[in-house]
Amino acid sequence: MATIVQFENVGLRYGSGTETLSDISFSLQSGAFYFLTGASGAGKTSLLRLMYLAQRPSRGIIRLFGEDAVVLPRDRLPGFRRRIGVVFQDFRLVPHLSAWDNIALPLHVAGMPVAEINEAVREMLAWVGLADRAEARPATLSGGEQQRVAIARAVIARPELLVADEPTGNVDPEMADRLIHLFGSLGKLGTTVVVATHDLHLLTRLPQAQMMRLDRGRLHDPTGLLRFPTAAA
Ligand SMILES: Nc1ncnc2c1ncn2[C@@H]1O[C@H](COP(=O)(O)OP(=O)(O)OP(=O)(O)O)[C@@H](O)[C@H]1O
Repeated sequence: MATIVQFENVGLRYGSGTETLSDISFSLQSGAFYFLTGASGAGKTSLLRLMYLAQRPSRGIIRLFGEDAVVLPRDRLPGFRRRIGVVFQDFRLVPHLSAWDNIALPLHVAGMPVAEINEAVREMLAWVGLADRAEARPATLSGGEQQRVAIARAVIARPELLVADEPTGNVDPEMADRLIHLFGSLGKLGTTVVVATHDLHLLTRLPQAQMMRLDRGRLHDPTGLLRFPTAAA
């Protein structure tokens, strides 16, 4: 199994305060599913932002898809980001585009033929239970509906890495189950999935999931499964 994400002794400090994340080391394998848990303020969003290259670490090494992501030249960032699907905590849908067009966006960027895009978007809208809301603009959708559009947009291009920040925070338990199984099924396509959540019930829904827990900026890995072999090992 290939290593998709590798952190080695990563630290993150905002401004001149104490470190928000300290000594973070782990590796994530292709096609595997990880839950990231921890109390509010523990650093989950910060860790995800490092993973999808929205934030540079203050120290340490981050490798993505086998390459050093910290020293990546700026012109290579868009290419890397296209390989990563992100479900943002605040959705970040394009306000003037319909649900359909928001979901289609990554496929247009990838240059997929329109007929294939239409088929994929139709299927994805049905998957997230929004077939009858295709033409709606984000402002006319409920929080839970916007969240489902954001999820559909993040997964439609079958990214190699999917990073989701509280992706079920606005939906009812039945939809949360459905969405988490959609995420779980992405592993079969080779996608590595990382889902940050407060929802302890969700953690019981996917037996194959591995747990990462942040406690005040430090990563706990009681099973040892997230440890990567060191040069000496
Ligand atoms: N851009 C920023 N500048 C300064 N401090 C920040 C910034 N972003 C986050 N922080 C601080 O870093 C700490 C961790 O925040 P983060 O959002 O990563 O936690 P979290 O575990 O995702 O919390 P929640 O579950 O509430 O979303 C908090 O103390 C927060 O105030």
